[in-house]
Amino acid sequence: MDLKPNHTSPVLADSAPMNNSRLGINSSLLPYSPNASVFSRSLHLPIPRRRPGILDDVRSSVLDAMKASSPTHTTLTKDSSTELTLSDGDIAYRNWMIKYPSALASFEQIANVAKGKQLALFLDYDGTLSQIVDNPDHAFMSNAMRDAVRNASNYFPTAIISGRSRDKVYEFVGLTELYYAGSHGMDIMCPVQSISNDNVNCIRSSEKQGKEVNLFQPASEFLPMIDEVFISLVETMKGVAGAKVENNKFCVSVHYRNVEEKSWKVLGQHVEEILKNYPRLRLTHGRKVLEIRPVLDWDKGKAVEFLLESLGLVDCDDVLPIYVGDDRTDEDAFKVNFNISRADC
Ligand SMILES: O=P(O)(O)OC[C@H]1O[C@H](O[C@H]2O[C@H](CO)[C@@H](O)[C@H](O)[C@H]2O)[C@H](O)[C@@H](O)[C@@H]1O
Repeated sequence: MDLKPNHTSPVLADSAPMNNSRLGINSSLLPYSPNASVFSRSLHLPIPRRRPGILDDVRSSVLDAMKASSPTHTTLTKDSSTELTLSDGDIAYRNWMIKYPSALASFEQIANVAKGKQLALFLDYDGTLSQIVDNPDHAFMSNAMRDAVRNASNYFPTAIISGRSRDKVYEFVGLTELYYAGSHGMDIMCPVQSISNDNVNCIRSSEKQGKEVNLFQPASEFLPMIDEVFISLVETMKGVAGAKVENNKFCVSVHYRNVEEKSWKVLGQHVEEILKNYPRLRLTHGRKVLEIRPVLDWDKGKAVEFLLESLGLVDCDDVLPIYVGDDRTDEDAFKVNFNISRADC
């Protein structure tokens, strides 16, 4: 695919929720990759981080999608004296692991593929750089992980692509040498080079260290709407014990990780009720979280394309983008088919 990021914002239909959380390095070049025909240039090899539930299929209702991240338990009788308890999630996880083996098992092969290539590293935050924890405000990154990311950025351009607000994820990561895309790619801070100034969604700004940067915010017109919805949700969720509403600037997260399952239905109904008044917003599903975001044809995949372009890495044959992520929204980046080639590179 030619890297021609579409910086306008066509409307799209919501995709089916998919709760296969995974950590992936894209690779068409590795064994067992089910996506070999799709990913021509980037490395893709999913590593599961969370057990996929058996309900990882198209969901027709919000409640079904919410339940998909909480599989029921099954007891299997191993023999007459021992009972082996495996949840449906365990079984699904084992099968999934067979289909998507660990990238670490193919490390040498990845290194061979990367030889002589200019790498560009894209990292998701929650569940990838940090552990999944009950309180989203406490999803801190370990110092060891921070050192590893800093080290990587010494060798190749490294960007964080998160569903969080850009400020929040920067606060967690705290490395000035990286590029950051928050709100599922709807808020990108990137170098000034290569970005055309006539793009209405791109404004010149300066980052915390005073360096000149470009800010790309394709959903800026939605800001008042998102704030309004955030306020309504905070008010409504006061009636649902354990629910937490998080403002991610261009999107809003409604967390139900700490909500009793019997209240999930009512939580989902509240969200749907509010969304009825906002046809330009849509609902997507993450890990025990409902996410409200603008109906824009923009996602983490588009953000990766945009960053590659702004880093001047789209026209070279020897560029190898690597994306590591664990969630449904990261699949949008896995799906990007980079055909980065031009004869004069
Ligand atoms: O794109 P990401 O960086 O992976 O962000 C996706 C969402 O991550 C956060 O929620 C998830 O992690 C929390 C902390 O471990 C956990 O409590 C929650 O259940 C998970 O869904 C973040 O809070 C969301 O706003 C992000 O959209």
